[in-house]
Parts: sequence; structure tokens; C-alpha cells
Amino acid sequence: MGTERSNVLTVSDLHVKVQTKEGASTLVQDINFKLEKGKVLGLVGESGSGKTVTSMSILQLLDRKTTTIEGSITLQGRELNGLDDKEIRGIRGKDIAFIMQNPMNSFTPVFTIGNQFVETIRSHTALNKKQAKELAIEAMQNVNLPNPAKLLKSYPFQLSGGMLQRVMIAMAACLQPSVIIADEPTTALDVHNQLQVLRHLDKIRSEYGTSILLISHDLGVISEMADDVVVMQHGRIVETANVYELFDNPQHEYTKKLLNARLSIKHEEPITHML
Ligand SMILES: Nc1ncnc2c1ncn2[C@@H]1O[C@H](COP(=O)(O)OP(=O)(O)OP(=O)(O)O)[C@@H](O)[C@H]1O
Repeated sequence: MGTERSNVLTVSDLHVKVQTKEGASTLVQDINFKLEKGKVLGLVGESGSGKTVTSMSILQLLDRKTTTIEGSITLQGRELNGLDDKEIRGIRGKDIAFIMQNPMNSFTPVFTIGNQFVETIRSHTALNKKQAKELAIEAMQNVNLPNPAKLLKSYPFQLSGGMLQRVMIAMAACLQPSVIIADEPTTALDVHNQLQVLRHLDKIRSEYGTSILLISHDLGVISEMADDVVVMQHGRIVETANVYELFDNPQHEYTKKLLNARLSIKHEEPITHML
């Protein structure tokens, strides 16, 4: 009973195909993993291994006209695969928040931060504008953003990448979703901002019991943040293990290769031991 209950997100036999001019092509296959409450599951693998396709499938964000998602994706027992647009929109942001690699792409340039923040809150709650603004300010304070009231009046281009990423984390956290999918959340940031973003994610996890699917190229980030790790290669999972087991005793040749590559660039790795 305990294990079943603690699994917040379960992906079973996920298989994603895309229709191209040349015919159908498989993007990911046989993907199985479970994300437990309050835990961080790291998703690693080289570029093109299928990490983003997997996370986009969970959020049902792939183009329905050209892609087919087979298998099951359940959030607290509710099947997400096949939900219609309206149903899945109700889940995105509220139950599953998404933090993208490039925060600039996540905001509409022509609206202020406040406009977008308040609208996001209002689309998922019964709060009025004033209450939504107060919640936004509180969420921004929680991620140490200075002068939130002023920031709400700014346009996305007026903020640095690190600040925008923190606004996105504040937006993701304020509705206390059960799951956050963070796709390379620190890749576009400098070392100082990387550290801040990771600290905030960890704070959200511990305060709200949010589960985090953390997609990263950076094994230093994964070793510091993740409880369990899924390793992907060529659209398949090649290894799933507890983070200590994976780093101490990798089983698959590809995982060993990734870890060896990491050792050879270890001096560039500023994140570990600093959190
Ligand atoms: N809509 C699409 N049509 C055709 N191929 C696609 C589509 N979306 C993704 N792919 C292909 O699927 C494969 C997996 O891509 P995906 O973006 O999931 O990789 P990734 O592991 O997230 O890589 P990165 O770390 O570079 O983001 C790649 O070969 C990519 O080119």
C-alpha cells in the first residue's frame, strides 16, 4: 500500500512515434519509471536521447497531429495520456509545473511579468486580481527576488536570465504542484544563479513535498539533487538506479561512459558540495 501511494507520477510502457515524410519513426520506447512523493528523479542522457520527448509526453505537449503517444502516464492514479486539451490545461501549471531551459521562451514578450504571473494563478484558482498579485509577490519573495512589486511591472526582456528563471520557479511553486518537471533548469545560467535555482527547487521539494523530475546533462547537479536516476540512450532507458548505486556501481556501459566523461571534466563542476 505504502509504495503505491507514494508514487505520484507513473510512466508505463511509454512509446512515442512521429509521422514524418519518410514514414513513422520511434522517438522513445519502453519507458518505465516512477516518481515518488517529495523525491527527485534525475533523467540523464546525451543530447537527442529522448529526455525532452519524454517530459513533453507527460505534459501532452507534443503535436497531436504528427505524434502518437502509447502507454500510460498516471498522476496520482489519473491517466493523463489521451486527455483532451481542456483537461490537460487544467493539470499543467497546477498539478504539474514545467520549468524550461530557456526562461525567455516561457514568457510572452509583449505582456508584463505581473500580467502573466497573475493570469497563470487566476486560470487555476478562484482568486481575484488583488489576491493573485499578493500570492505572486509572496512566491517571488520566497525565491529571494528583490522588489517583487516592481518586477511584476517589468517586461521579460528587462530581467536577466537568472532572474527570469527564478520568476518561473516562483510561478511553478506558487500553486504547490505535486510534480515539477525541470528541463535543464540551470544550463543557461551562470554558476551563482545555477546554485540559487537548485537551492530553490530543493526548498520547494522539502517544504511542499513536491516531486521533481530533473532533466540535466550535468551529472554534478544530478548527484547533488537526485534520489534516483534514469539513464536514457537512443530513446530507451538503459539503467535506473538509486543515485549512490549509479555513481558507485554503474551497470550499463553507457552509464560508465557518461561517468567517465564527467570525471575528466570534474574541475569544471562548481555545483556539488555547495548546496
Ligand atoms: N517533433 C519531432 N519530430 C521529429 N523528431 C523529433 C521531434 N521531436 C524530437 N525529435 C527527435 O527525437 C529525438 C529525441 O529528442 P529529445 O529532444 O527528446 O532529446 P533530449 O535527450 O531532450 O536532447 P537534448 O538534451 O539535446 O535536449 C531526437 O533525435 C530529436 O531529433
